[in-house]
Amino acid sequence: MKVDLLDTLRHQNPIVFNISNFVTVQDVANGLNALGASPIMSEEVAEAEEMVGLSSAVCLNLGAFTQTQVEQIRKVGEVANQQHKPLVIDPVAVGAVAYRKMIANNLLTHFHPDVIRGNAGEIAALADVDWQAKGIDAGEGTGDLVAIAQACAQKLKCVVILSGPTDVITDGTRVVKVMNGTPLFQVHVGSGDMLSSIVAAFCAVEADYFEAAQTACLVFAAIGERVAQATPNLGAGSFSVQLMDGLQLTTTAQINAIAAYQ
Ligand SMILES: Nc1ncnc2c1ncn2[C@@H]1O[C@H](COP(=O)(O)OP(=O)(O)O)[C@@H](O)[C@H]1O
Ligand SMILES: Cc1ncsc1CCOP(=O)(O)O
Ligand SMILES: [Mg+2]
Repeated sequence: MKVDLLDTLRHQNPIVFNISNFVTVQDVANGLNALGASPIMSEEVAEAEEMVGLSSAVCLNLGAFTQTQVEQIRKVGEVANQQHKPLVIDPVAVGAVAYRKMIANNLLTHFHPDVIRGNAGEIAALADVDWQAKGIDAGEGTGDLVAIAQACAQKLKCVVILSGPTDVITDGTRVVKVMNGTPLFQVHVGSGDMLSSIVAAFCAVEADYFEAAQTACLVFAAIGERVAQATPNLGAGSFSVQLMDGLQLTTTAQINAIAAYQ
């Protein structure tokens, strides 16, 4: 695990271009900025080539799109592939809304993501595995999470992160699990979206996207865990504020001290 990539990220301050959703865009921008990357957002298809051109990685969040935005997402994904910029997809709620799954599957015929990051309900849907997703949340299922993540990675030929209490990161063959985290992530809408954009930031500084993805998961989950441990009875509001502080101030040594992965 290359935790030192966090220092590289902070030194390089890579520009990460995000198509976000209107719910969590502020969290995504501030989360990236606090960690040490440089966020930029856009809703205009006409500037797709310039936006991708000035960025070192792209994160496409499918959280709340209109048909016009789907056109922009498709264009940006295609340009990212053409310009060989790392591309991360967050398939929000594709396990709960059939229309979203149809749109996501269609988009995936137009461009190739380097990393897909979703919860169990979302990754199971993309892998065509039976699962009861609940809105934006993972929901319930009985399948083996490692097997589901591997099936998704093999089907879509990319790195897959299946996040949750334990994050599963796989390239279809190799598997790493990150056990750090805190249940407080679940009471803050936007935790997953922040993680996806942070994965893109690590892909900007590490060309091995399997390495970048697992480091991003460890850094984000460990920072959340440290924040939760620091204050007894921490609630959702204070957690989100302190998470921003943690993203800015936590050192690689502090992350290494509590890192739990295999
Ligand atoms: N119960 C939990 N315990 C510890 N960490 C969690 C828990 N649930 C989610 N996380 C962490 O929250 C972050 C967001 O993941 P997740 O909740 O799966 O995304 P989403 O918000 O898209 O559903 C990840 O870093 C994950 O490790
Ligand atoms: C509530 C909501 N509705 C559409 S997108 C969104 C945010 C999802 O954020 P996350 O997946 O990070 O919890
Ligand atoms: Mg999500």
